[in-house]
Amino acid sequence: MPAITVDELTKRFGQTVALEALSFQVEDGEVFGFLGPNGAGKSTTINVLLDFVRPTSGSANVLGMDAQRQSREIRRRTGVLPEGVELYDRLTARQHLEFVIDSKDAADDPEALLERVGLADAIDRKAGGYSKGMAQRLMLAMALVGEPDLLILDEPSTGLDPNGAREMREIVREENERGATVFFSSHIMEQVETVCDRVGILRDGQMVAVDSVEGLRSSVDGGTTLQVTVDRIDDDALQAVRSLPDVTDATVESQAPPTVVVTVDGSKTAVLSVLEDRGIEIRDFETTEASLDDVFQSYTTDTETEVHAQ
Ligand SMILES: Nc1ncnc2c1ncn2[C@@H]1O[C@H](COP(=O)(O)OP(=O)(O)OP(=O)(O)O)[C@@H](O)[C@H]1O
Repeated sequence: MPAITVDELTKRFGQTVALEALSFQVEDGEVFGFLGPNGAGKSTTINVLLDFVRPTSGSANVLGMDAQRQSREIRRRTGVLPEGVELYDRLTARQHLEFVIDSKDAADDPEALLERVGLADAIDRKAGGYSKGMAQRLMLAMALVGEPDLLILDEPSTGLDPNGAREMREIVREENERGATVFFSSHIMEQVETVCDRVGILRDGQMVAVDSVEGLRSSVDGGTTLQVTVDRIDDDALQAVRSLPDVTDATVESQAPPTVVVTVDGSKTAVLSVLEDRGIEIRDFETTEASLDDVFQSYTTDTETEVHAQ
């Protein structure tokens, strides 16, 4: 049974269409990265899953339960790190956690939870004085209460420095190893690369791609660039490279020594063989994968909108 099933979900806020017949599934036990630019509809989707927002049409099912009719039971078995929710300034981290532990009938030790998120030192300090990163760590600890079956994390790395973001990924991995399904949103592709089994890219309320990071990379035109430094190059050899089935482009970029830049989606050795067959000496070669930014951009910007997005 999938952990999350979203079926033809549409949500309008007045004239704004936040979600448009959105459908996708998150399998039980997977780490799913929910990606999209600002305003794509990520938070709206999460809010529907937790019944904070009612859909205009369509349905969502979480842990085998209907998101609207069984929201109480869903929330009991789910750990949530919401976006933009404020802590209570006058309560300490311990008090925040005790509140969640009580409401979930859990038996966690607040100190152990704060130890995990790197906030044990601040256990008895009031949250009003916390930095953004500290607040985010406390909210993550609150999401971990009661060993939830599903973790829903909305932009979990907000406010965290690179170390904090790495620790966050580590916790996601640990929770997944314990057996939890993790669904988290981000608008930064790099953050999902190392932890996600699959990534869904949302754009204007619709899913435009769902795949592994590797799959997404290879689906983007010009997945890999091969730079070959040779002793010499001629038009005949260049044409032979261009006519290989996996090659989409080949150009000579520098002359001393000549460097051939080849955009290739399949076998790189075929490129090298074609050159060698013509008696050309290969002095060096290097491959560059499409950056994750390229992948994200190719799914979330049009040629027309690219200009505005710069
Ligand atoms: N309560 C609301 N009232 C009116 N419009 C809303 C409301 N909530 C969201 N929207 C609109 O719905 C669209 C999707 O917003 P949403 O917050 O779900 O996007 P997001 O992908 O989470 O963006 P971000 O990365 O900026 O958090 C946006 O156009 C937003 O302005």
